[in-house]
Amino acid sequence: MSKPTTGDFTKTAGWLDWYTGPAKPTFQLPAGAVDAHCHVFGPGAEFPYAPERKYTPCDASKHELYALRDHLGFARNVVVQATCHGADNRAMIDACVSSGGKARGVATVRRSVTDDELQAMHAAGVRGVRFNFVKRLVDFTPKDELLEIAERIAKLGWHVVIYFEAVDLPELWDFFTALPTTVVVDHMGRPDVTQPIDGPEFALFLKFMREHPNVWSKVSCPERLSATGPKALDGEQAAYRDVVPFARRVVEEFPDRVLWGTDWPHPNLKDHMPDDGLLVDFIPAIAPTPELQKKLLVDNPMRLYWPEEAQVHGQGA
Ligand SMILES: O=C(O)/C=C(\CC(=O)C(=O)O)C(=O)O
Repeated sequence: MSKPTTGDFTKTAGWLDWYTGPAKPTFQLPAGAVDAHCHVFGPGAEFPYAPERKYTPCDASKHELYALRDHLGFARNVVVQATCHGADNRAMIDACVSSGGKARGVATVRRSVTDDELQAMHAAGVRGVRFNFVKRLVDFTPKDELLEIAERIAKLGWHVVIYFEAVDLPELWDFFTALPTTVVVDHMGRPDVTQPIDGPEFALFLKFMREHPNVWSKVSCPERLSATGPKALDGEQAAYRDVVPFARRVVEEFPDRVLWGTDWPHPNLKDHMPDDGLLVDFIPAIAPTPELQKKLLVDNPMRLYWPEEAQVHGQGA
């Protein structure tokens, strides 16, 4: 892969660019596997970064994303709108449209979005909206605005993706449990993996999923959650061991409501940039059987993002 560029934008100080020579995974992904959480950044010269952004990344184009998809052995992608593009979804939509049906999208929209715009997004492949509560990434949006958006997109059969830090779950609980759609949590609600897996913080997250069958979780981002590593670099086959019990617990208890994604191009990592091939090799540690792997990587994302095809193959809800 070519070296990342930045166009006319100046990257945030200390920005780590995505890893250019990923290994071929040792773990062979099941046929039809979906990378259900990844982003495109720009390129800034074509799709400028939003004025309200909290970081400026290196460019990470659809071409580079789809080259990575093919290299790793994924069949499809779910492209999630990144906050550096604000509510300007053009780069994400362009990626979906040019994927030939192999990508779906998750957008960020404001209350001012029109029904025609939502319909156009649906036609392009968008199937959800993301509500972000991570304070370093976004300014506060009033909950009544978000609820209004959720009610509108529910009519299209879309879902809501939520991104928050574990400490904020108690405060957000009432809002999340009032959402009228399927709700997908990014990265298990970012648990502090230095705390015990049976401690109160993760117990609350498991309760959230247990009591609310409409809540799903991405068991992604060990590279973001890990405190002790080892890092997915230099051929490491046992990366991020401290995250494994958390993700495995979620996969084993809720096998029909979990998704996995690379999170390429890994925005805002401060410590290291993982080798995406080795990240794929992390999957069997959290989904140890072929049955769990197929649910996590094929059946669940297909049911959520390509239900028309999932039904054809007998996976309908
Ligand atoms: O890739 C992720 O999910 C995580 C992000 C960035 C992000 O979500 C965004 O910019 O929209 C993060 O924690 O910095």
